[in-house]
Formats: sequence, C-alpha cells, structure tokens
Amino acid sequence: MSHQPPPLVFQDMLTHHQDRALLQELWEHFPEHMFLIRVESPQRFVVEAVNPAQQTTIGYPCVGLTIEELLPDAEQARSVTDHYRDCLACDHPLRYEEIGHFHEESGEPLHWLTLLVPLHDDQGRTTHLFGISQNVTELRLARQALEAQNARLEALVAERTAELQASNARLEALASRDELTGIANRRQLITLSEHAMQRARRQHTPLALLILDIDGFKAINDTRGHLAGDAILREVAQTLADTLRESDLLGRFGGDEFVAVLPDTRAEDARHLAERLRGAVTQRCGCTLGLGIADFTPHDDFASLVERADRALLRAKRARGASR
Ligand SMILES: Nc1nc2c(ncn2[C@@H]2O[C@H](COP(=O)(O)OP(=O)(O)OP(=O)(O)O)[C@@H](O)[C@H]2O)c(=O)[nH]1
Repeated sequence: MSHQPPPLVFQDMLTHHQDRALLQELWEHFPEHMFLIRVESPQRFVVEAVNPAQQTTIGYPCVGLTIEELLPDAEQARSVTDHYRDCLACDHPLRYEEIGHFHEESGEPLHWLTLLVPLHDDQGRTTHLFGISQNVTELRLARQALEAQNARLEALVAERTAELQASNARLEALASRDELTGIANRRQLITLSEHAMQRARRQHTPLALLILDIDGFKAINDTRGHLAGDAILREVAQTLADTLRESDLLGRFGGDEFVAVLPDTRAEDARHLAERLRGAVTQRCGCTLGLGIADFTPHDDFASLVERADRALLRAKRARGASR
C-alpha cells in the first residue's frame, strides 16, 4: 500500500526552502525538548536526534542510544517505550504525561507533557517518532500544593461543621432539658406531647396524662433548705423516669409539678401506673405525690388535657385535706 505524505502545512505560503528553514529554526531555538526516535522494531527504539534544548538537559551525547541506554531507570524506560508502542499501535499523534529524569542522581522527579507524532515512509511504515516534551513540573507541583491546600481546607471545614453540629446539639439539649432534673422541660414536653396526641388521634389509640405534684414541698424547702429541696426534685424526677416506660413522656411542668404523657394507655391502666409511681416515690424519695389524671379525647389539645388533670389533682388534694 503506498502512503501519500500529507501536504506541508505552509505549502501555499512558503517555498520548500523556507519550510525547511522554518523547521530548522524551530529545532534550533525552540525552548522545549524536541526529539526524533528511530523505530527499529516495536521493542527497539533508538535516539536519532535531539534538539539543543534537550541536549542541554541530558548533558552527554545520546544520539544512537536505545531508550534503555538513555534512561537509567528501567521502570521509566519501560513506561516510555510503552507510550511509543501505543503510538505505533494507534498510528496517530499521542499526548501523555510522564514522570522521570535523565540522571540517576537527580533529585525530585520531573513531570513532562509529551506530544508524540508517528512519521511514515513512502510505504506507510512508521519509521520514526517525533516528540515534543515540555517540563510541566512547576505547574504540577503548584497543582499538587493547591490540591493539598484544598484538602486541608476541606478537612478544616468538616472539623468546624462537626464542632458546630455538636454545639448545636448541646444547645438543643440545653433548650429542651430542665436544668435541675435533666428531664424534658415544659417547652419540650408540650412539643412531644402534641406529636403523641396527633398519633393517638390518627390511629384512634388511647392516651392518658398524669400531673404529679410533691405534697408539702414548700415546707420541705422551708425546713430543710432549698438545696435539699433541689435534691428531692432530682430524686423524684429520676424515680419517675425509672418507673415509666421508654415510650412514655416525662417532663417538669414547673416548681414541684411533673407531667407524664402515656401513649397507648387507657384510664384504668394509667391509674395503676400512677399508683406505682406514687409508691416508688414514697419509698425512694421520702415524700408523697398528689395526682391528677386526664383521658385523651380527639378534641383535646395539651392545654385542655392538662387543665382536666389539674382539676382532678385539686379535687384529690381537697379530698385528702378534708379526710385528714
Ligand atoms: N428547691 C426548689 N424549690 C422549688 C423549685 N421550684 C419551685 N420550688 C418551690 O416549690 C414550692 C412549691 O410550693 P407549693 O406550690 O405551695 O406546693 P406545696 O408546698 O407542695 O403545696 P401542695 O402542693 O399543696 O402540697 C415553692 O416553695 C417553690 O419556691 C426548685 O427548682 N427548687
């Protein structure tokens, strides 16, 4: 198969002589490496010529050397000849980046961006590979430094975000917890109770609300002091939390009043549980509890439910006062 050489780039503008002169100028003065490799076989590549820029870098006569002789590092030589074979196989200009240097004792490896062009004879056989190599080490090192800097920044942002999330979680916990007892505060109790009531309404399930109030707490404070009063509030909260189920909600409603919301619980079961709570508090905290219970109806909201439980608590207190 005969192979038509492509027309010269400048054939319409330059004479053949000028064309050659231009190539000669480029070869002599181009600041990047230019080289011509003779393809003796797909396994054997020999340096045919290097331009002055590349000759300066190499520093010793290299024309006539095979790639293995030219490059001291066997792996680097293999990588280069692999690129040459790729170029032969695709029979098309090839661009690639490689890392390496010409001298064994050189320090940090250099990065080269290379364009390789197959050159053909009249029969279309690839006899030579023409290459231009640009030293892009500074560019690559700058890119690596930028990537490292980006990675550091990303790590810093991730660290700050985690800190922020943790402090948000702490703030949220602080905003939703009663400082003295650690159980839900009134605001949190109302929010959670509204959700529980919505579920009860939707699923037609029972729900009960208990108000528990420490009997004669003012007298405890007055006789044993506020710190002792605080300790009792903490003990009562802990005892109530220990006795209730995981799914029940418990909060400090204010002063010496606690509210428990019991999802999936009928009035009768709520009464039994309330007695258990009172028994546990009497036993563990050395005080007694007044109690009011309200059963949820679909028309209730938190306020109406609390109001009924509060009235029941007052009635119970009055009844106990009258019976004393
Ligand atoms: N130690 C302490 N006392 C508190 C706290 N919050 C409210 N109190 C006190 O709790 C007492 C509640 O008094 P009352 O509402 O009259 O209740 P009580 O003395 O238990 O009366 P009854 O409920 O009728 O038995 C008041 O003296 C408040 O000052 C607190 O965080 N710590």
